[in-house]
Amino acid sequence: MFLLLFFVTCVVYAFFVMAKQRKKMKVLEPPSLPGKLPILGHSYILYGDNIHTWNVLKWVSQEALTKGGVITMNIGPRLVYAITDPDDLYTVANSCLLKDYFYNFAKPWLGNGLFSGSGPVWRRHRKLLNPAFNQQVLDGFIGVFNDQSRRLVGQLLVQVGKGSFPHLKYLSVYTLETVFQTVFGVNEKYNDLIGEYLSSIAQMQSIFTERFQKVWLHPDIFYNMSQLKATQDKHVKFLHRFSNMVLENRKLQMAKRNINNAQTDGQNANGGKFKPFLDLLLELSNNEEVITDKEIREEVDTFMIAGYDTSSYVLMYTLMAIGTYPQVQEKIYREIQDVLGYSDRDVTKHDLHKLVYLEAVIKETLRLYPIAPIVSRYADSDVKLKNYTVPAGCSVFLLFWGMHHHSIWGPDAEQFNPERWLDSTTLSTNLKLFAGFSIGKRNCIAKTFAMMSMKTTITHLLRHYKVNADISKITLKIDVMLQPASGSVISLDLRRPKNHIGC
Ligand code: HEM
Repeated sequence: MFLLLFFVTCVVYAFFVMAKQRKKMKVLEPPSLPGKLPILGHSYILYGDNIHTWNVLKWVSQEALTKGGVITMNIGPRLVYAITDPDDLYTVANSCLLKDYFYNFAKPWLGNGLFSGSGPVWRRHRKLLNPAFNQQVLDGFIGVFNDQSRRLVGQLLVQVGKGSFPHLKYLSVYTLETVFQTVFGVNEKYNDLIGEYLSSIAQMQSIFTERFQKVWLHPDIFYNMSQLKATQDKHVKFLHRFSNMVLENRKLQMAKRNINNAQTDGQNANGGKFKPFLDLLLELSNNEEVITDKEIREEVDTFMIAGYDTSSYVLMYTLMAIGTYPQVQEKIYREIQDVLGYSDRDVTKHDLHKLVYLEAVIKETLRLYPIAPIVSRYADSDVKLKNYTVPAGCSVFLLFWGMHHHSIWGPDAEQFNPERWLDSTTLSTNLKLFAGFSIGKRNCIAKTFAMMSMKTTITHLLRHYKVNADISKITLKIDVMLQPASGSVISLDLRRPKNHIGC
């Protein structure tokens, strides 16, 4: 009975949506992805494990690349435009500001936070939050980045000379603590809950990916009856309890400081002051009442997930790339010596500007290993591309991995070549083709924050350690983000005597 009901609902829904979309399609249609079936379209290709999802994504990207940069596919009744053409991607990224319906899967947890929110709420929040990421605020975080990097160097000491080890677990804790301090102004107090917190975030990512793969779970009506939803509810409850606790504690601290007429700023280990991002939000809610407690909680949840996993994966891939190419590693080391000398002093904002080769290496890693190889938008009105028009009501897949392999990158597009970011003749084209932090108006709000923090960390690490790795051994999967399925290990040798390392 359930299956029959499901089947009838799908057929009727498919019929209506397809009829509506066909009516709107212009005469010139992009080529369709091969393998389309009646009713199901291409939904069946999504079914499989997370490694399969990654392979499908690469295949769809390659199809789009070889067929002129735009193809269509059908996920059940939905018509999806899948794009790798850089100009068309740019057009879509700036004209379609609504996230696609897949992002609704995250709403029970993240609500209308910046990542999953759309429309006027997103616009208002982005405007409110942009100042929290201006250069002056970010410069205040450098002390935290330095302290945290030193801690990481100290923690990794036990692995020196012991052969390969999975470095992600060190990087995850490091980035989580960094986000906790800079974004929420909190530190060790939650240590007993961190394990459960990280595990719940990982479970939530797996749940979203599984729902995406199983197209019959896309409609809420069926999903709400599933075991997966019950598991999701359990994790969402814990995650909300946790973020509410962070929020309430920070409010209490602010209130106490206000009573004592003290500064509300956070303090890093060297006594340097910085203003955690959450404080800015709480001040806005107190002074101007422009953001509600619920909205702040949604942004707290959003910044946790958007901030911590992303940076740890990018650091993980970058260290592996550095370890794979010894000449690249030596060039970064020489640059660090040129800018900071042999000393172990803190990295300053002026140093960060000068570490151009290191930045090129991070960008090149993100080009080949973009943690968001695809993002998805909803066209709420017709969008004119170079050769086609995306009709209103369609989904659009922005295939960033595909764009990063476009032939405009040149004959060495498949190679790891950080030098391409230093070549002034190709730099402006490269920047236009680079979507490591997404592109257009909904790009990453914290891209400068992330770059500053990662450059500081790698500088500290490479001053003390030589990294060895083989990135060709890594296998990948999609679990919301591009993640390693296996083979993500490095080994470390000391560059400097042990007693030069302070924890
Ligand atoms: C290396 C680290 C990072 C990378 C590669 C990265 C990448 C991205 C990408 C690709 C998007 C677009 C997602 C989409 O449209 O589906 C995005 C959005 C976003 N990122 Fe990042 N991110 C990083 C670090 C961070 C950090 C540290 C934070 C916060 C502290 C952050 C906060 C956000 C937010 C709030 C959005 C949503 C922006 C909007 O739609 O207005 N990200 N990021």
